[in-house]
Amino acid sequence: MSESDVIEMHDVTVAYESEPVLDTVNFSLGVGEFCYVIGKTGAGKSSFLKLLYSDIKPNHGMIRVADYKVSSLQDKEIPHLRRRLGIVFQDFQLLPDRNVFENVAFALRVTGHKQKFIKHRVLEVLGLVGLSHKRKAMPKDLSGGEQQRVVIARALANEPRLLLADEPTGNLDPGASSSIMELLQQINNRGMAVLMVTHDYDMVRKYPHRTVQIRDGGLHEIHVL
Ligand SMILES: Nc1ncnc2c1ncn2[C@@H]1O[C@H](COP(=O)(O)OP(=O)(O)OP(=O)(O)O)[C@@H](O)[C@H]1O
Repeated sequence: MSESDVIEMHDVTVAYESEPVLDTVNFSLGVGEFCYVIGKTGAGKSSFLKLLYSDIKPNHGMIRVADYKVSSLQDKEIPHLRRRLGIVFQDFQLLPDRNVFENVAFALRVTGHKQKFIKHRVLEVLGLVGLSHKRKAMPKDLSGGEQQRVVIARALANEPRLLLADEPTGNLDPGASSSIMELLQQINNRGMAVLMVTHDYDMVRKYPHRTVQIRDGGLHEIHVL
């Protein structure tokens, strides 16, 4: 592990009740690296991500994400950590009463940017995800794939070094899934690290990257054939 890693986990254990979900786990993710997290239902994939954005705390061990020592983070620092991450979940969580532009702008307003910068940056990230022409549309008038693109645009707005994605293609048909995966490759090629939980082995084969499997409380590097 080195300072250039964007994630560093050392001897991390998480137990909700008696049996640990993650038991003395070590992991690191390099700057700009792409890594899949796979595992059976209930294996602990979401718990693994939750540790990283400080939704849960480890029972033991050290976790660092970017410049934040997450394992000992004070509650008041959690919003600062989350603004440094891009977080993309399966259910899209767009604000239903705001249009596409405002959904993305919202992420920048809370960080106190000026209006001129916000307009420029929102149009830039909407261009990146191919949705400039939908900037005035309401979420309900978009397809699932388009909604997921807006979520990704919003996650990118603050230029995070790390994108955490929990089954970003889970609700999408194969065509829409592929276009989201293409977008994630493109974002990764620009230097952003991506940690992506997925059940979609076809996508892992089509877009091969480092893959870790959570199994029996441990993290195992595997090759999906
Ligand atoms: N808040 C909680 N309290 C108690 N047990 C929990 C809690 N959250 C998760 N668990 C348990 O921890 C285990 C791991 O859950 P987790 O959601 O991390 O798995 P997962 O691999 O993401 O599963 P899935 O693929 O079904 O989403 C499961 O047995 C789950 O029931």
